Amino acid sequence: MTKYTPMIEQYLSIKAQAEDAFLLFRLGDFYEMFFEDAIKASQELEITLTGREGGMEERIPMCGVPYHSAESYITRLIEKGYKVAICEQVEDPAEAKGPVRREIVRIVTPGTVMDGKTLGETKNNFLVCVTSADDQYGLAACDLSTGELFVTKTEDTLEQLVDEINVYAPSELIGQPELLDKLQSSMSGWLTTKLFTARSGMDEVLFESQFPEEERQAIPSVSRDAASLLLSYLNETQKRSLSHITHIEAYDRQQHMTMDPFTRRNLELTETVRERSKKGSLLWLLDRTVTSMGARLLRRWIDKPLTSRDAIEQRLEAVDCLYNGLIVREELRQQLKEVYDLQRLVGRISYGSANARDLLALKLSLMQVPSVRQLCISSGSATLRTLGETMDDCGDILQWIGDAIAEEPPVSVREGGLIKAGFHGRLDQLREASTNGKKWIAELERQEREATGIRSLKIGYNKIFGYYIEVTRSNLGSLPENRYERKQTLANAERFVTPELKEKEALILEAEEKMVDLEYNLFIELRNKLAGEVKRLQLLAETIATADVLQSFAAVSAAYRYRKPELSGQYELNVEDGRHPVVEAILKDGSFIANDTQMAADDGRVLLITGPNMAGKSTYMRQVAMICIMAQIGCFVPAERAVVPIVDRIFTRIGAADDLVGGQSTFMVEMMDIRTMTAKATSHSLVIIDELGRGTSTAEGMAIAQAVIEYLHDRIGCKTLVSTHFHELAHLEETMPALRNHCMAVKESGQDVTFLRKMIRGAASTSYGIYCARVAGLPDSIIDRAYDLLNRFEAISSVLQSPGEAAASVEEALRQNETKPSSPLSAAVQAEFPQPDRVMEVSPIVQLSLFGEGEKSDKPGGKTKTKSELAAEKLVEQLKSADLINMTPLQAMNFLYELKQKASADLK
Ligand SMILES: Nc1ncnc2c1ncn2[C@@H]1O[C@H](COP(=O)(O)OP(=O)(O)OP(=O)(O)O)[C@@H](O)[C@H]1O
Repeated sequence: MTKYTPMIEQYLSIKAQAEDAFLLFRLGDFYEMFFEDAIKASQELEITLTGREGGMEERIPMCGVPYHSAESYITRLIEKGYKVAICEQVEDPAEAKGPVRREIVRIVTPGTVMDGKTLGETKNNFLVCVTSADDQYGLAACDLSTGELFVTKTEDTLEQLVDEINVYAPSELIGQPELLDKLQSSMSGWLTTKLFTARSGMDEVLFESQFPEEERQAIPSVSRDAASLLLSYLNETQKRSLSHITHIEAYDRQQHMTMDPFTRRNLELTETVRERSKKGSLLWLLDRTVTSMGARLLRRWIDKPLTSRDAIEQRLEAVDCLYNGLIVREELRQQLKEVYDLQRLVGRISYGSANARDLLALKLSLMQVPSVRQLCISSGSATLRTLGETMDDCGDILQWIGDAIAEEPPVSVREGGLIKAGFHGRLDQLREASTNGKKWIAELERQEREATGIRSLKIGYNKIFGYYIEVTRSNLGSLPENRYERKQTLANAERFVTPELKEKEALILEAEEKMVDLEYNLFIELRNKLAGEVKRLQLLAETIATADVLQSFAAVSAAYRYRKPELSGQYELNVEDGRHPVVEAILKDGSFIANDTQMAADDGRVLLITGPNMAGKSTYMRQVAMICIMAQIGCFVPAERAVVPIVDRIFTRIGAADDLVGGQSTFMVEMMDIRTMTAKATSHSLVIIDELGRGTSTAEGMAIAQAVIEYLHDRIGCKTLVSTHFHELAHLEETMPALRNHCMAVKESGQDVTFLRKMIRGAASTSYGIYCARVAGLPDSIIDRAYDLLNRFEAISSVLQSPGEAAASVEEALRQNETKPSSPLSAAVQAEFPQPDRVMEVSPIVQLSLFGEGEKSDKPGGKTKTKSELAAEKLVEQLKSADLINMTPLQAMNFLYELKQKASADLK
């Protein structure tokens, strides 16, 4: 029976330990992949697929990547959402009997990347683990590169869990198989998650040994499960120390404002909806951080606005001080600029991947701490003072590195040059031996030149022959006999050695080898010593990051003249001259028009906003949400004055760009969002609905819109901003005490409409949609036709309002059109329709005139009806039974057209 070769057997047994990963199998200078892995990798990486004899009849598919450039291939696979298991040779091939022993040394996954190039500097890379037990869900989120670990729990619905997962935008999600299945279907499409890994076995012992008892006991059991499962997974894949995960940061979800994934996207908090770019988002605007740690923390703060008034006030107090203290702020910025990414440096130190340059970066960073600390303490802000006082400047660590590490060490830790002179006696001796040896050689060169009279004689070195004396061919005749031993012949020269040169060479090389080994050992010793201090360094990193974000808030606030918000603790929201921070910043020229917002429990709790397209309704509504969020992350806000409540939750239902990912219809998604909204909103929530009820028939859309507004107004009492094109809903103000109509002011002149971007009380009467279509450059024929149709629809809808007043209102509508030539709408209508024609076209209820004067049917005695009378009756019958409410405007139009045709034909 044929069998695989021993090496392939070895491969297969190792592959069995990493079924779900590409196995990169080290063979000399290559990582090779075999079988299915090879076929798939050759496609994914666009590398050549070859084959290899493996003992069986058929060749085994194989492809490989060079060892030295493997990192970029691994990165590409990880970015595509794969796992990569790296299998190394773990014994010296020279000593191996049979195939060299090999082992998987690490499994790289999207959530466990440590390589700096793959990780975005200003973004955390979270691995999130979820578990469920007793109607609760546990969540643990870890950034392996920084060692941060957050845990929490959610109750009740899966939606809450999804909201919380979304805060971390994890690149990988692990969890119990059934739970993961459910999540995968409800999250697909919009999350950044590249990989879902089902796991259930957790290693309690590992968890217990990682964290102190009090820390473990302080968290609920379902969160503990999540953290424990996460740690087991990390241990299984990383196969090395996780000593930099020193602390579990447990929190209660109520400490933060809740936002569902759509709301985060719609408000463009960290990326824009369209391009998904940071530019144009709130994060982009607020980011004036100067350290990577600060940039990551800022993102987290934006993702998690606070709900504790005290905590917000603390941040605001510091921002206020830095806002007004330009000098302190600038100095702080300058000092912080010199601080490297402590968190990731610490990660690499614990991980055993930090080199001497990393330690140097740590040293340079620590050198800044005393002045940062001093600046914070003397800033005049209580928050900054506390921050400064808790800053451990880690002077001892600075000293250790300063004493040991050379000023310009190489990247590699295996080539010497890492350790300073004077740090270690034995190392100094070896260095001296090496330096003296080299001096001796230089002296020898001088003596030999003198003795032989050959000025071009030189002593050189190469790895194969060691030190040699080189003499050019033309000078060979000047060499004394028998003193030199010939070693190598070149085209133009001969190389020689002498016994004393060989002797010295042995001494020099031995010293150098020992030196490199000793330097490496000393470096590792120092790195391990530093690894024991990671907790201190992590705490320091956190305080530095906090100071950085606070200065960033102050810098942006000062640049855009934001104001400190007042957190009233009351229901009211009162903003004077509020602006949308990002739209304002993008407009640059100061042309943004500020608007007020007043929402009180009994006055303006619901704002119903009507107004033309493009008038700025969405911007206005988003602006209110932005101001609340900015206040709750502790930043100043774009307004002259803002008194804001603490909002527990923001819901938005805006736009249609994101709807289609899940294969849902736009309307269905809207309804599902509204369902969540009605189920979860409290009186402390802020609800924003843009164009409520669009996407279905007019009548139904309007009915749903009204019902939703009533529900939010009467039952929930949350602050609600609704924009709508259903101007008819304006009447709600009469029956809902806390609802107020607002609209965006517009100035008409001639054919043109100017959007004033000013919010005013009252309801708008038109949407100027066709005007916008004209501005957008649609052909004139379409625009004219649209005005034509609009005129007919409006006439019909006025009939729908009250059939009794129909004719009068149609007449009235037309008369108004005549008397308002300045309106673009009326101008177009007039141009297109001469008066009599229009009357005939747009009067659907023409029953009054359907009957010819001499043909009235009210004749007594049941006289036989004329043909006209019968036709008229039939028409009236048709009109009466028409279900106008359920017709779309177009159906109504067609119906009217048919009636007219019949009337013209039968009622001559
Ligand atoms: N207050 C403002 N000051 C200056 N420009 C503004 C203001 N508000 C909005 N704009 C500008 O007007 C554009 C349209 O605003 P927005 O999208 O909010 O209108 P809208 O009324 O919601 O329109 P639609 O009903 O078509 O969605 C924005 O892109 C912005 O550039």
